[in-house]
Amino acid sequence: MTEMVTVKGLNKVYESTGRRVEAIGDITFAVARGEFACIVGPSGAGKTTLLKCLAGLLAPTAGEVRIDGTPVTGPPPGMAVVFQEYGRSLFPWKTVRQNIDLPLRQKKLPRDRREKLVTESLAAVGLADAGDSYSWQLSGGMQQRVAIARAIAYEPQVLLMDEPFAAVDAQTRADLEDLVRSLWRSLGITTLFVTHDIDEAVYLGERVLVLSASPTHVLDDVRIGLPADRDQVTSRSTPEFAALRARVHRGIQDAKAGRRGTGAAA
Ligand SMILES: Nc1ncnc2c1ncn2[C@@H]1O[C@H](COP(=O)(O)OP(=O)(O)OP(=O)(O)O)[C@@H](O)[C@H]1O
Repeated sequence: MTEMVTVKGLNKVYESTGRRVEAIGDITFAVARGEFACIVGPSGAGKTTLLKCLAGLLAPTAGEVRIDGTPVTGPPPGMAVVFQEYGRSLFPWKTVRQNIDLPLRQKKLPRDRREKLVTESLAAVGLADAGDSYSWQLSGGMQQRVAIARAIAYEPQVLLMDEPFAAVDAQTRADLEDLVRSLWRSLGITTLFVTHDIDEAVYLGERVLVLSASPTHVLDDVRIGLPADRDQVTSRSTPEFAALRARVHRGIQDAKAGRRGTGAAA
């Protein structure tokens, strides 16, 4: 399989007056085209910093990031990002359809193509009837569905998600997890999903990268060999799931205790 996301020797130091924080020490990994990789690590491990470097919103201090072989120097054209704060990511004065349409206009797609993509993406996230609503008229879970619809309508090569379900209730979260996995299976978009939640990472990913505490490196790289057909109740109660959860959990404990691991990378 070809590499879609390549991170080599990535280092990021934040410097401000009198303060120097080495958020990312040395990260190297690659994600194949069409792969679903989850990223976990203790709080402050540099997960958001890593995603910002991938999204071209922050320049690395050293090392490089490539998307489909091209070095990232600014926001890559084929990338969509879904953040935790859905409320702030949608424009309240625009309807749901207009919010989803906006990046498609920036892509300069013809109008009929845009309309088709907006309609299809709304149907895919189960919001076919909500297109003319405003985001403030929707529940948190529905707003996050709109953010996901906007991302997939854009037809990205790479989808980055930064703790997208952290602020929704448990039932909605389970529904959104299943939605993201089924969209990934049908669309095959290369997906990087950052989460605090070990179970969520194991349930969603084909692979889980465990980051150390900052200055960050890759502590473990776990293949999730669960069947592609996953179900919230049965998949999570299998011995395989429990073993994977335990391995990732140990990784996070090691990270919190400051152990450096093997620096495993893909
Ligand atoms: N703009 C900034 N200036 C200075 N330091 C920063 C900045 N942004 C992040 N940091 C520091 O870099 C480190 C990594 O932060 P980052 O937000 O990337 O971690 P995270 O793993 O996403 O955290 P969390 O899980 O709590 O969201 C932290 O020590 C943080 O305080």
